[in-house]
Amino acid sequence: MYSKKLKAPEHQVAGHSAKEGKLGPLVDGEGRFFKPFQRDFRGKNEAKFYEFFSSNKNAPNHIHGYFPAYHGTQVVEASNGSGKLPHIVLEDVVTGYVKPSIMDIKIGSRTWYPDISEEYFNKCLGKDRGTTSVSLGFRISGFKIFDHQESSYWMPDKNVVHGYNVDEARLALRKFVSSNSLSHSIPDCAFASKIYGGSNGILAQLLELKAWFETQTLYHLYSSSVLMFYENESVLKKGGHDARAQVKLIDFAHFLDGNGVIDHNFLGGLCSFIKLIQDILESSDNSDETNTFRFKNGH
Ligand SMILES: Nc1ncnc2c1ncn2[C@@H]1O[C@H](COP(=O)(O)OP(=O)(O)OP(=O)(O)O)[C@@H](O)[C@H]1O
Ligand SMILES: O=P(O)(O)O[C@@H]1[C@@H](O)[C@H](OP(=O)(O)O)[C@@H](OP(=O)(O)O)[C@@H](O)[C@H]1OP(=O)(O)O
Repeated sequence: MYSKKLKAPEHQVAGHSAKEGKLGPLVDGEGRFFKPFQRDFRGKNEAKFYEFFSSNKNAPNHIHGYFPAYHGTQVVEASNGSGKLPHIVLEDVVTGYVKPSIMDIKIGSRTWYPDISEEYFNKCLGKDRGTTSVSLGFRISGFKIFDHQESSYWMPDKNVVHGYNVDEARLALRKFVSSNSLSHSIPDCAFASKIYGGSNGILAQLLELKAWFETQTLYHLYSSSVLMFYENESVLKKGGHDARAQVKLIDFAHFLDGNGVIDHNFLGGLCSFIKLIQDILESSDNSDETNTFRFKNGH
């Protein structure tokens, strides 16, 4: 039985939040993340995914690194005062990040899947159509971006983020790697090459995941998210190499057995997300070249 005092995660950006006195995840402050079993089949299903995947020898080691480490399940006091509940115990993937910028991106043009209730189908279809899921193949579920000019966080309400259109989603991805004030209409993408680019950057990690999703037929991940984050404390330092930009996959309450077929819904959404990141990198590389050219030629 776990007795350490648990608290609401400081850096949670989407999903059910314990901060509002509701049922939500908790952390122990020492690297463990406690996700309460969600209602119906969801909690058991997510625990089953972690049980299967954590012992799956077919997935390469570097792919295992993109998933939070799984530490089993434990019964602990729920955040909403309803008593003790089973929780999935995971690695708290943002442990050690002091001032992270974090974004949760729900991957897939659709979150509904075969054999669900009419009610849940309509709920998912409504959200998919009402957000960028259908048009972009993914939707931003939530984020917090550190504003270096204001020395504060920009964390819009989830309903505002859910209302983003394609252009607003693109703008948020550009602001995620910008150093100028987030209220500025033209983000400078000054950190794009450090965070999105480079051999260990976000894009390189997404491409590794893409290569695996092009062949893996074990799981179909519905409503799962890419969680990307980096450390602002060090991003301004020369090189910014210890910004520790990371990609993790989370939220497997709605996973299905792959039945020998690739997960084309997730793969398609992931490819679309990758394309937007590549576009930002290319445009920021071009502007870097332009600025260098102007500097060298006294423009
Ligand atoms: N292992 C983890 N370590 C640190 N933070 C995490 C971890 N898993 C999730 N989070 C944080 O919690 C948020 C919600 O996670 P998750 O999507 O699993 O919860 P949820 O309530 O099922 O969400 P949804 O309502 O979208 O299904 C994420 O956006 C992220 O900020
Ligand atoms: O509360 P439920 O029934 O588990 O469904 C949640 C819920 O719809 C939640 O929306 P909100 O109540 O936090 O506004 C959804 O979050 P997003 O809209 O950010 O995706 C969850 O995805 C729902 O969970 P599920 O998809 O498992 O039904």
